[in-house]
Amino acid sequence: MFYQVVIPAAGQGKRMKAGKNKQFIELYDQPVIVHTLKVFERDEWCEGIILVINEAERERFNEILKRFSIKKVISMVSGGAERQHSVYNGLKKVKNSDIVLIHDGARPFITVEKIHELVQAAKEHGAAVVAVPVKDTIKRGFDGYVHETMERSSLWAVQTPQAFHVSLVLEAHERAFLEGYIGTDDASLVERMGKQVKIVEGDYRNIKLTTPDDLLFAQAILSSWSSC
Ligand SMILES: Nc1ccn([C@@H]2O[C@H](COP(=O)(O)OP(=O)(O)OP(=O)(O)O)[C@@H](O)[C@H]2O)c(=O)n1
Ligand SMILES: C[C@](O)(CO)[C@H](O)COP(=O)(O)O
Repeated sequence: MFYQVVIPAAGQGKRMKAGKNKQFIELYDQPVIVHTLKVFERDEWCEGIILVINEAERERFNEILKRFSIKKVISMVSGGAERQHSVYNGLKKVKNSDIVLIHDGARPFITVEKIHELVQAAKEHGAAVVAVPVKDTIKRGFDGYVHETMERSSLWAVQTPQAFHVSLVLEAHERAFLEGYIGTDDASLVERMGKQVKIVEGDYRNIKLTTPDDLLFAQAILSSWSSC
């Protein structure tokens, strides 16, 4: 079951406070983006990676692809101001594939096994996301006071990859673009068209490197894997 994947890597990493795009932070002697790309390099179902980058960083990405022998990148496109714009630019480059995955460059710990489960779910349902049950109690708050406590048993923390039939997610992005709607993930654009999105239960270790603390978790995850 083949797919192409769009990997947005054109952010600035402001919350990471590293003074550079967090894709270039090294973990165990490899930039974060290389850890992410290598999962898809390994996956025989992946027939092409569309990498979304900042134009000013193109040379640096090219050097990295060469140095780490990444072969499956079929297109490198410029990102936009928001993650959603970057993904949309990438989606427009998908060709000859029914299924597309969207996966954050800054989420290096997804596994090939989970990707396969997700692709199968997307093939069957049209849209699918990897997600984990929320462990904390979630409250809505305004002006420093609790307004409401959410019913936790129905809450999921949604990750990437998210997988879709190409025509469905392209239509969802086109609509969102025309209506000036910005969502925090791609599945939400499909949801607002009234379509169902299947949940595939994932792994708490599939973290997104967002703030400096996440680098500590990342090192612990990598060290536990290397000792296996
Ligand atoms: N305009 C943007 C914003 C984000 N991304 C990418 O989307 C993924 C998830 O975004 P996030 O974690 O928010 O990354 P940044 O935007 O880099 O972080 P911050 O919001 O802290 O600046 C990252 O791989 C990031 O590079 C992107 O391609 N284009
Ligand atoms: C798409 C995402 O990774 C799903 O968890 C997340 O919503 C991205 O959000 P961010 O605002 O870019 O951190």
